[in-house]
Amino acid sequence: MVKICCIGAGYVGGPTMAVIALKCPSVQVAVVDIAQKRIEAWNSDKLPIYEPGLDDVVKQCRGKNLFFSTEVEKHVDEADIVFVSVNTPTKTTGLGAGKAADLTYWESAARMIADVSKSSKIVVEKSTVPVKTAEAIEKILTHNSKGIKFQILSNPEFLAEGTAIQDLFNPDRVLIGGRETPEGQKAIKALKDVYAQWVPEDRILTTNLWSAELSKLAANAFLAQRISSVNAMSALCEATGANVIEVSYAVGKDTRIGPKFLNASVGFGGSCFQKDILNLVYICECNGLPEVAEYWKQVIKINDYQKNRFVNRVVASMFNTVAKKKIAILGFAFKKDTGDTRETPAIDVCKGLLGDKAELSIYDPQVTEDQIHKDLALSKFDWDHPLHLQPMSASSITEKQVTVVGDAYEAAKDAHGLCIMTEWDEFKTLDYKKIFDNMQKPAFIFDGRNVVNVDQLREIGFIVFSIGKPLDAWLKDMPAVA
Ligand SMILES: NC(=O)C1=CN([C@@H]2O[C@H](COP(=O)(O)OP(=O)(O)OC[C@H]3O[C@@H](n4cnc5c(N)ncnc54)[C@H](O)[C@@H]3O)[C@@H](O)[C@H]2O)C=CC1
Ligand SMILES: O=C(O)[C@H]1O[C@H](OP(=O)(O)OP(=O)(O)OC[C@H]2O[C@@H](n3ccc(=O)[nH]c3=O)[C@H](O)[C@@H]2O)[C@H](O)[C@@H](O)[C@@H]1O
Repeated sequence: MVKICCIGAGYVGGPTMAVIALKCPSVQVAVVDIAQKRIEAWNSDKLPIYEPGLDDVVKQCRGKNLFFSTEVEKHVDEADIVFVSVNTPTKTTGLGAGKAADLTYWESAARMIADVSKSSKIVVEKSTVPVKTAEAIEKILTHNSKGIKFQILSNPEFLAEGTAIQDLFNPDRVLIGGRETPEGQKAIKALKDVYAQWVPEDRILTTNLWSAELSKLAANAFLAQRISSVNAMSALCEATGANVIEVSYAVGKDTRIGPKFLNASVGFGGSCFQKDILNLVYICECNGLPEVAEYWKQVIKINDYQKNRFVNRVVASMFNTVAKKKIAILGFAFKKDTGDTRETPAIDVCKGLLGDKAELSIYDPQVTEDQIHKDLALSKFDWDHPLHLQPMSASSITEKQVTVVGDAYEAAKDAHGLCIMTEWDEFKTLDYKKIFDNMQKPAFIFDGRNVVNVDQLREIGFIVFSIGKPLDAWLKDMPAVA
């Protein structure tokens, strides 16, 4: 029986290994982590992450060929294939601070593998890492290995949160990079055999190590670039009276461009786009390619611009001040169908409004009160470390100015304005007449996700701002400078 161990029971390690266990009953899978609470949650009825379809997959395999454990060293030693899916945050201090990937957790996992292994293993990079990381990992493993042979593979993950199970069941492609030696090719085949149990052969791509590592960064950069492109257009739409929904539909009809990933928004969030592009920028700079670095940096700059622009719209529309005004925030997760708040644009928007002394009432169907307070208190990039290394409690400032409530109507009661930060389906079907009746007047809605029907809301009496749509006369009179 092939034994797999995955180091890192997070958003990638947990779902990916659960699906491997489900699709490969003859493979034994152990997912290990240093965060005891996370492992306890994986072994309980309330999994540590919300992901549609995940509960069902875990229930089918847990205790049979899928195990969650804190016995990291034991399971690593027993495994034939070790996936490493640990955090790869952006460095906050030292060389490359604010851009380069911090490989502390990766390096400590590699050193541990070398220390505890008593038999040869395939070590798989599942985390997103800078191109050439495999070379560094190889050095760590071979220098400490006491003669044991390790083959390094790069097998980046392309799942998106909210659709992780679907993406894993039916991936566009699985990418495996390895050394071009006979041993490297043998290792590639061993991993390919695992995926081939449910993924059609023509979707399993094999490349050299560096192509696989770079393809992951490139894919995320291309995806984020599309969003920044459409978001840049959204600003021009507002200035000219064009409608970004119509523009992106027309543009996406060109089969060379395609219709997906062209939704204008308050900005992209999530744990990876920003981190991976910053990392790409740093790699370009280190390779003497400042023009290429500058090109990709612009994707991040437009994203920051879009979030600032949104805050400025809110403040400018409400007579240039939101001090002591109640603002309802609907949605805090970085996208719908996840409870994940890492780099959610809601954090920047809330911080911007808090900076202008607003009082916020926040509702999200999947994010806990504690998480929201923590997110608003954390410094940039601090969130991307194992849970036990993150600051424990929220600052008192956010607790005074922020309340977290249990539904959208409560959030909006007596509010001056309402901001939609996440495209949760339930926000499309709220009783906006009831909300309007209970709000201060004039009542404002700022839709950061283009989910509401602008005409209907204007008929009710709201002043509405919706990203990239023709502006209300009110907003034209109150211009916002980003
Ligand atoms: N979240 C996503 O949708 C995707 C993430 N990725 C990449 O996958 C990697 C992991 O991301 P997530 O799963 O989101 O992170 P996560 O933070 O949810 O999970 C990482 C886990 O690794 C554990 N860990 C850290 N160091 C450890 C060590 N030495 N030994 C044992 N456990 C250790 C942490 O406690 C944590 O539970 C990152 O490189 C990310 O860029 C790639 C594709 C999608
Ligand atoms: O490396 C990763 O972590 C993953 O990053 C993204 O997945 P994810 O961040 O989970 O979610 P996306 O669906 O890509 O959304 C990212 C952000 O972009 C926003 N977005 C997305 C699409 C769009 O048209 N407009 C838009 O604003 C979303 O609301 C969200 O805030 C990629 O889609 C995955 O392929 C990749 O594996």
